[in-house]
Amino acid sequence: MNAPSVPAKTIADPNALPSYLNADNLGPWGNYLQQVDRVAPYLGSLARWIETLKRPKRALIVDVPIELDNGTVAHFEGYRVQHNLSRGPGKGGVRFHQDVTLSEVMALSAWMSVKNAAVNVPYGGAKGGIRVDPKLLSRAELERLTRRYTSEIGFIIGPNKDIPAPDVNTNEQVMAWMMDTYSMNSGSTSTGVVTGKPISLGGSLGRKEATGRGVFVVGTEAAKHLNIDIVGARVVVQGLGNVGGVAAKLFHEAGARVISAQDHKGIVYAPNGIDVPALLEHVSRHGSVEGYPTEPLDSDAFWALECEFLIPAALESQITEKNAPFVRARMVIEGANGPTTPAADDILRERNILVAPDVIANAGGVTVSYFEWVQDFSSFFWSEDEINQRLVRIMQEAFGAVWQVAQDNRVTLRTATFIVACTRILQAREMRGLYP
Ligand SMILES: NC(=O)C1=CN([C@@H]2O[C@H](COP(=O)(O)OP(=O)(O)OC[C@H]3O[C@@H](n4cnc5c(N)ncnc54)[C@H](O)[C@@H]3O)[C@@H](O)[C@H]2O)C=CC1
Ligand SMILES: O=C(O)CCC(=O)C(=O)O
Repeated sequence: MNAPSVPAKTIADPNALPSYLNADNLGPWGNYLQQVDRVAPYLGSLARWIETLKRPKRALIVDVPIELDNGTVAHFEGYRVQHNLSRGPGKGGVRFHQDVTLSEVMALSAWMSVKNAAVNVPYGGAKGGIRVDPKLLSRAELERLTRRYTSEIGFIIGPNKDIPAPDVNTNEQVMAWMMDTYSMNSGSTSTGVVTGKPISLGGSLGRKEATGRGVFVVGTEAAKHLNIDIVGARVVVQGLGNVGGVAAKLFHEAGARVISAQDHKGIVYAPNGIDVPALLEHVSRHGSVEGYPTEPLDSDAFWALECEFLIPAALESQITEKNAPFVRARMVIEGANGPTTPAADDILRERNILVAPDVIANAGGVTVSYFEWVQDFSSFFWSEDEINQRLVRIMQEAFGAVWQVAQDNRVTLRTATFIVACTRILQAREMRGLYP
């Protein structure tokens, strides 16, 4: 007997999004989808490819079991998502955090695709993470976790496939363990498999400071357009880690006044300016700003401080429709990925507060990661001056181009950056074609 024919639409609606990609998901992935929708009218004939941007190419979930120091076995959930590989191998960091989820890593990988295209480094976008609070692990447990995770994702990463790097709660040591594990599994030393490594293992001078330096460069470029003098300008920073700590230090050295800083444990406030080197020294000793002398300030008041530069450099969705109406900054420079929701973007725009978006403002890190990868391939290493000069040039040119697109189209800097980046990604997609 012949099987009854089933209309194709009931088998698979070609336009239906998989459930985990739905914009109704209000987390970072939902925010990213809204940002893509805003760019669609500016893509011309390339808009027919836009679905490419709305789903990751590949998402891997791995179980990462390790033996804890007390002899029990613990299982952690790990991810590596490659959002788009049209312009080159995947590139993006690895985050260790107790709140990491698949949809968060999907969003972070998508923002990497956009960021890499915005500064025109030859990469697609990827990101990884483990759902773990690393502060609860011993160093030996952290090493076992990193090595097992690297082995589990080993078949989709590689110097020409996908190159991880540091992100929240990961650092040079974690990158060294990843490089070593991948190298042992593949049979030869492979320095180009990760960036953000220690200098002694093929890391690049300037990489540790690069993201914060890029935030500073974008801030100073934006300030020129708004006629703001850096000397004496007030800066408010959320997050004093790799990104926020360096950005605060560079603004302080340039003569700005960092008047408040918030991290996961507390808030420091000094209306005349914080002694930033002393604060960073305190943070490196005690793990947070907690205990540093301060005038009192609560979180609502922190976001409402009058300042020239507000720099969110911690986690996603920090500026929302709840606090955006109270922000009194001249501009927001996004050090973190995804710190401002689309609803907050609209409020800030209405209130004439400039937002330099993550996908350009924090691109300094991946730019120097690119330099590191190139140096590893050629085994020829550049001076820190050369690296910083090239970084500043790329950031200034990319920001200048985005500024012009924003003026020409009367759109926000975020939509302008998406126009530049998505055009590059979809042109590559179209030129490559669909079939093997
Ligand atoms: N490390 C890098 O090269 C790059 C990082 N980013 C982004 O920058 C942001 C920060 O990353 P890193 O500085 O590398 O991380 P990190 O781990 O070095 O520092 C994170 C900082 O955020 C603070 N923080 C964490 N949870 C918080 C909370 N609930 N409230 C207030 N502060 C909190 C921590 O106390 C710490 O000061 C992330 O969004 C990351 O994706 C973006 C581009 C490159
Ligand atoms: O340096 C890199 O490869 C990626 C850094 C990163 O994760 C980011 O820009 O969000």
